[in-house]
Amino acid sequence: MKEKLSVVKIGGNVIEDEKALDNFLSAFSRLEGLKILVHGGGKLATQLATKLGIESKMIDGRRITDAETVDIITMVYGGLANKKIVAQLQSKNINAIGLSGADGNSIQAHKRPVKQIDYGFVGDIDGVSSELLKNLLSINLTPIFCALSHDGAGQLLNTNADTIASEIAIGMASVFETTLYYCFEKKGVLLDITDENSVVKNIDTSKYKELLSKGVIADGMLPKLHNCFHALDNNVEKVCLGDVSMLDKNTKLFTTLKL
Ligand SMILES: Nc1ncnc2c1ncn2[C@@H]1O[C@H](COP(=O)(O)OP(=O)(O)O)[C@@H](O)[C@H]1O
Ligand SMILES: CC(=O)N[C@@H](CCC(=O)OP(=O)(O)O)C(=O)O
Repeated sequence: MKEKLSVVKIGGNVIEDEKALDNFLSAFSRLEGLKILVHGGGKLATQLATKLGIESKMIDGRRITDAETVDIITMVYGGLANKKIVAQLQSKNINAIGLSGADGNSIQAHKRPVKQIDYGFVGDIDGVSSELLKNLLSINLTPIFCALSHDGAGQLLNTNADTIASEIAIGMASVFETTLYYCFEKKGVLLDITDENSVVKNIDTSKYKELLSKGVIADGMLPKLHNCFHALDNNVEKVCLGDVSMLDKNTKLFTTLKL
């Protein structure tokens, strides 16, 4: 039987809020078994860019990443956000190790080809080094990934953190029984965005199609659920979406996705 692994992605609104981040990291540290954390920090990057007088451009939730912007996101994702999380986890007795996709060649990617839109230095993932991650986990290190991949030719690439999480989960699924958790500020996929308790508890492929056609899934939830089903289609056992209480397993109010 395969050993269990949890891959947890932490949402942008949680990272931004010091108290919420601390709560989340405490819950993450209590999570039993092998685990990997993935974080973004898109809003923090936008804030720093604004302070530096650089405009942030997003299309369909993806950042147009020119040469100036790739430097900013490297500082924010790979530096500030990643190292703060690693240090806070150390204080909670988790031996965390911060990684970008360039570290240990852990996430290989290529620059997204220009079609209608030139996204700039944005990476589409080709592979994840599951062997390296397995080795780190085996010596009791907990990998903490930021939203950076690389092209193998010296260029760092901006890659959406939801996608990094699903690709890591897919890469690890051959070795571990893998569950992917998307932890954000809502209790799960909501039927009515204004009603916190209207959580859709179970979503399979046909329910997903129904929710899409009814327009229930919108904004950031669209790419997120696309990533969820991509992971399920590629051997990830289970995907769960919810707030921090989902990690502590002291609530039944969260969304579980299965094929
Ligand atoms: N049906 C829905 N249920 C829950 N959230 C939804 C729904 N439709 C749209 N959303 C929006 O999607 C957002 C989550 O996407 P996003 O901000 O990209 O995630 P993250 O915080 O993980 O980066 C929520 O904050 C919410 O405003
Ligand atoms: C290509 C692309 O758009 N990358 C994202 C990466 C950060 C991210 O995903 O952050 P959240 O999870 O906090 O939204 C961006 O730069 O905003």
